[in-house]
Amino acid sequence: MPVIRALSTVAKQALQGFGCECQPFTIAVRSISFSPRQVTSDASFHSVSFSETAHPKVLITGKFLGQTFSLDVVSCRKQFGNNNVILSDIRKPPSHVFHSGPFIYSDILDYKNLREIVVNNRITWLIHYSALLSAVGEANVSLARSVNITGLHNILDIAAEHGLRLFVPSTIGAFGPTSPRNPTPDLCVQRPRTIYGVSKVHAELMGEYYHHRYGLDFRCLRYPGIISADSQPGGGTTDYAVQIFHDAIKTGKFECNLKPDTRLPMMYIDDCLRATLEVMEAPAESLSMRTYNINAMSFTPEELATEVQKHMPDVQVTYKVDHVRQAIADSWPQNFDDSNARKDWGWKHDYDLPELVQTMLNFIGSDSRVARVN
Ligand SMILES: NC(=O)c1ccc[n+]([C@@H]2O[C@H](COP(=O)([O-])OP(=O)(O)OC[C@H]3O[C@@H](n4cnc5c(N)ncnc54)[C@H](O)[C@@H]3O)[C@@H](O)[C@H]2O)c1
Ligand SMILES: C[C@@H](O)[C@H](N)C(=O)O
Repeated sequence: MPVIRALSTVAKQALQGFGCECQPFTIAVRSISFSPRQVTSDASFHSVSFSETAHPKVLITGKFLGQTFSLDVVSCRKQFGNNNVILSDIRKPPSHVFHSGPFIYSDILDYKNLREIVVNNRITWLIHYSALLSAVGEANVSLARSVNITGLHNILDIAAEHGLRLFVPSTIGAFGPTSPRNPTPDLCVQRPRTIYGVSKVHAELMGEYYHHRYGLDFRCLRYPGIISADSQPGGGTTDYAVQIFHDAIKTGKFECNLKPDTRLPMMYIDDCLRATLEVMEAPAESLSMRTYNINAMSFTPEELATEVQKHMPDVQVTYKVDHVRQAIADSWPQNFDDSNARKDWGWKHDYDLPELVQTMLNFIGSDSRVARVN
């Protein structure tokens, strides 16, 4: 008897044996052949995951913008229970993250360890943030390929094997110079010119393949450049839009590494993380796609500087172009078309450029005043 039919038979007998009335949350198992590493001696239990509990048990890989104590985590923990959201990374968490709830070391390249974490903690949702961003990826292509592609394969296999709901973020960087730029629709040519972009297109395609082939509940949003107040940028092309706030408050001067007229889609962190939670909670039948663009605003360094100077007129902004980042930015979308996300699951952003600048200056300004006092 083919393995998979055996597994589903065992599953049915097991459930009848327990007289379990509840509808188990099982993997939508199709006639498939699992790759060898997914079928282990106790495989019969893998196809019968625990019945849907009242709330998901969430594992988040890789801090997000240093914002792991962000809306995403705070609202997840409020909604699902503090101990039901586990953060993981290969780097030590800041103390406020460490003391806010469960944190565990996890290297996504260590398949066995990742699998143990998922099983030992009965994880049902996986939010996979670990990755190398665009500029840092170009500086270390082999590490980016390993983390962003091999690491992703581990995540996909474990999610499919254990019937997890999986979120993987993609990016404006998943498009390239031959993609329409203004606006960029969900479905169009994607030939990115960075290892980061290539790895994110791979993530989109592999996630959708696992969804159609193995029934994996894969969900993906293409994030614009994300701007958050309490973190240092992670080595991306849009980092300038975070750095300007820190430098304006700290020194009153900012040297921008992109040309003044470089237009890119951007989003405030709270909008981004709310979108992530909303798409994760959307009923599957509302999703006509599994990978969506989400948009909030698009601006140039010049427009951002002008908005900052409305609050801090003395801030001096100069330009010293980083040609690697400039070439990447020139190949990316200028505006995102996110009409499918707005139609399918009601996406809408809250922060435009004036609200973003006001919020960022208030947050960083109050932080630096606190720092000066201390
Ligand atoms: N920041 C943005 O503007 C933006 C935009 C679009 C998409 N995204 C996506 O969001 C995610 C997080 O981005 P970010 O800005 O927080 O990046 P970041 O570089 O700040 O964080 C990435 C995290 O991954 C971790 N990591 C690296 N190698 C790892 C490994 N082997 N195992 C486990 N963790 C590992 C790092 O320690 C780091 O904490 C990424 O997938 C990125 O593609 C970010
Ligand atoms: C845009 C996003 O993916 C990231 N901030 C980068 O620039 O690489």
